[in-house]
Amino acid sequence: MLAIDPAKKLSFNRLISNGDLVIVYERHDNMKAVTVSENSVLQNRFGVFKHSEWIGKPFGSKVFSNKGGFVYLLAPTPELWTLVLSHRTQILYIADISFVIMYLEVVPGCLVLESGTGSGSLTTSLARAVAPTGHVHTFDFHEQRAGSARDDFERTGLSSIISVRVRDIQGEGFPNEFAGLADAVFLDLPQPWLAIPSAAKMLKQDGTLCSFSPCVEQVQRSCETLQNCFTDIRTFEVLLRTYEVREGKMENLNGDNNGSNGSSLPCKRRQRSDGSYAPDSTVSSVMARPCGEARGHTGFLTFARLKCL
Ligand SMILES: C[S@@+](CC[C@H](N)C(=O)[O-])C[C@H]1O[C@@H](n2cnc3c(N)ncnc32)[C@H](O)[C@@H]1O
Repeated sequence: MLAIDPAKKLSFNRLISNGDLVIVYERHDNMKAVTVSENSVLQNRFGVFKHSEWIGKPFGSKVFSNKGGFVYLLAPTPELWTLVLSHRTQILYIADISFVIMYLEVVPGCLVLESGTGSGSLTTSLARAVAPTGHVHTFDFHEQRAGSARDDFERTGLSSIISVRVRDIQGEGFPNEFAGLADAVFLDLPQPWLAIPSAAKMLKQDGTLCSFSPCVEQVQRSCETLQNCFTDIRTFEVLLRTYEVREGKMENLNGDNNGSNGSSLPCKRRQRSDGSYAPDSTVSSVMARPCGEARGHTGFLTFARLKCL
């Protein structure tokens, strides 16, 4: 891969270069991460795409295959990366991630501690939130997972903002070098209550902690431990409902030709002899309806603020 200045690599207001990571977008549920390499091609059901034709184009470009098919080349933002990364563990998704960043008050310049790293889904968003002057130190006791996460952060251009270390945070706690320095701590561990006393030592006065747990029994145990050093303890479950937006045919009950009278209520309908109303025609309309396979429960997010002395 070409060496690119990390600050430049984080900006997507530039043209695609050889060695860049791009998200090849077919549709919202069909994307993949590809590293641009000038002698390579991408082959999919739309034909063959030459990477050499991508170089020099802005992120967001529509590019064509030998058969006239097309895909979009999007920038590898944390939002898209979360959708394409390889799952080595359970991961946090966009709804939980956005809530975490907001409630932990993570802003540019913050120092954030995280454990475990897992697949680095949350880490990527934490890094973008603290950039360009902050830092995320993330810890996982699984050496191989930590190594793969490090490789991913290199690919996404975030390695200068994220440090990955192998450490048993439940057993050893966070390293003492961070005592009193962290703005925020995030825990996604099976027994978070074991790491909470150490997290408290790491936080600055007024620092914030969040612990993600799939089961409410874990939440209760964590909350008991949090009460020793934390205040403002609150647990949330973020439930997301996704709507599918698509064009479809609808009966026009309005008596007009464009199917719209400026209100959602039909008017001027033609009545049949049996008293029912006849549709005048069908019209094309954009409809939004709840997706069948919406993701429900992911986990509970418990937030707390370090008690001031
Ligand atoms: C569910 S994953 C974290 C996923 C991550 N939040 C993400 O969004 O990709 C939990 C991680 O915690 C790590 N882990 C479990 N126990 C640990 C411990 N005692 N110390 C450090 N890491 C631990 C596991 O190896 C695993 O990678």
